This record gives sequence, C-alpha cells and structure tokens, in this order.
Amino acid sequence: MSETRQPLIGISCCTTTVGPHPFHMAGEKYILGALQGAGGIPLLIPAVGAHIPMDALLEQLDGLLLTGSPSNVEPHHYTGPASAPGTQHDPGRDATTLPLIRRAVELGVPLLGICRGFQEMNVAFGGTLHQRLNEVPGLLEHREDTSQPLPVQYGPAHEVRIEPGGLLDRATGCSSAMVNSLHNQGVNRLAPGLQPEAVAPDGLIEAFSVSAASTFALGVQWHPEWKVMENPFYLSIFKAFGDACRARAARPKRTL
Ligand SMILES: N[C@@H](CCC(=O)NCCCC(=O)O)C(=O)O
Repeated sequence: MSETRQPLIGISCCTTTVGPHPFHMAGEKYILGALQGAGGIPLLIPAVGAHIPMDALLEQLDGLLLTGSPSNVEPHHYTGPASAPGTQHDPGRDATTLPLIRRAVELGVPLLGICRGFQEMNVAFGGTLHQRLNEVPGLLEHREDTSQPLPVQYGPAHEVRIEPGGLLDRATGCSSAMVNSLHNQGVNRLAPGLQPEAVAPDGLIEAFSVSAASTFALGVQWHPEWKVMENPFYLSIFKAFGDACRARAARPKRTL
C-alpha cells in the first residue's frame, strides 16, 4: 500500500515590478503557512490570467491558498463605483484568481482565502465589497497602524463570534477568538451560496464557507498565516485545510 503523498498547494501571486521587470510574488508567511501549517508543498501560481490552463493546473493541485495583498479587487468585477484615485489594483491577479476560485470549487479543490483572497471569493460568487470601511458608519477601525512594528500590526485587534456548528467551529472548536485586522475593504453584500462563519462585534462578516463545496472552502478576513505555528486558533484553520488537501492528494491522479 502506498503512503499518501504530501499535498501540492497552489498559492496565488500578486504582480509587482522589480527595477524595470514585471515579477509575480507571494509573501513568505503564506508560503510557510502552506508548508508548516497545512503540511503541503507550496506552488506559486503566477498572475497571468487566461494564459494558465486552469483545469490542467487544478487537476494537479490538492489545495488552493488565496493570499492577502495591499491591492484591491477592481470594482468593475462587482459593479461597484470606480476606486478612489491612487487605489492599488492588480488586474492580472483578478484575472487569475476570480475564475480559478469558481473552477476550484466546481472541481472539489480545497480552498482557503485570506484577506484579499476572502474578498475575491465573495466577488467571484457574485457578492459586493465595501471599498472604504473607515467611511461606513458604525464600523470599527479594521486597518492596521502602519507606524507600528509588524508584530503589533498583526497582533490581536478584535474578537470574532464563530457560528455554532459551522465549518470554522468544526475546524477550530472555538465559539469566539481574537484575530488581527489589516484591511479597509470588506463584505458588503454576501454572495449567494456563501455561509457566514464568523462575525466581528460591528456585524462585519469576517469568515464564510461555500455551501455547495464538496470539500473545505473557507474565507477569512484576518491573517491566520501570521506566525501560524505559534497561534493554536490560526493553526487549527491551516490544519483543517491541510487535512482536506491530504484527502484530495490520496485520490488517484491523472498525469498531464
Ligand atoms: N487591500 C484589501 C486587502 C487587504 C489585505 O489583504 N492585506 C494584506 C496585506 C499584506 C499581505 O500581503 O499579507 C483591503 O484593504 O481590504
């Protein structure tokens, strides 16, 4: 009997430029989250949109990790008003992740979306985003204080209440938890077919699952990848994702 192989986890990249050259990159904390938290082999997915053969890629992948990013999803993807001048966008990333998310769910590839990745999941399934949470009456401050060192920026910022009996409850065994908060966009209208899994004290949806998914498909607005091995709540999310990836890795795989 052969041992289950280590799952291959695709990680979404952002585009950037180094000197005059375009690059595709993903933050190290996401790579370590896939490697150490989920126990997978990380594979960076370049943000080249339709140039990537999506079905062939997803057939090889056992999981898909959608990273955070300073850039925002372009609002035309959710028929939102134009972004404020100076807003950072990444059309290559949008063109890659939005179709990839929909197809991953159709093909039963486990999915974990973080921050921008969580927002992408909502948009991919037809939801809308608040573009500037700080201008929405009644909401907490969800942005990080960028004048502080990183460990402070990624420190606990607010509580989330976890929906009893949901995917996140089953994954973590927690009814509430303290989470970090480093974003200024958020769920406005939740997409059809997404199930709230955690809510901030101001009512903002902070986690959801995909009701129709045949496997683990969770989005979280916070950053569980931050020092994942040191935070049992964050680690339990990556472990549950990793378990789903291992289950997929155990299936017979087609060769390309
Ligand atoms: N731009 C969006 C998403 C915020 C986000 O993902 N931040 C993470 C940045 C750091 C990193 O790459 O991990 C918003 O402002 O809501």
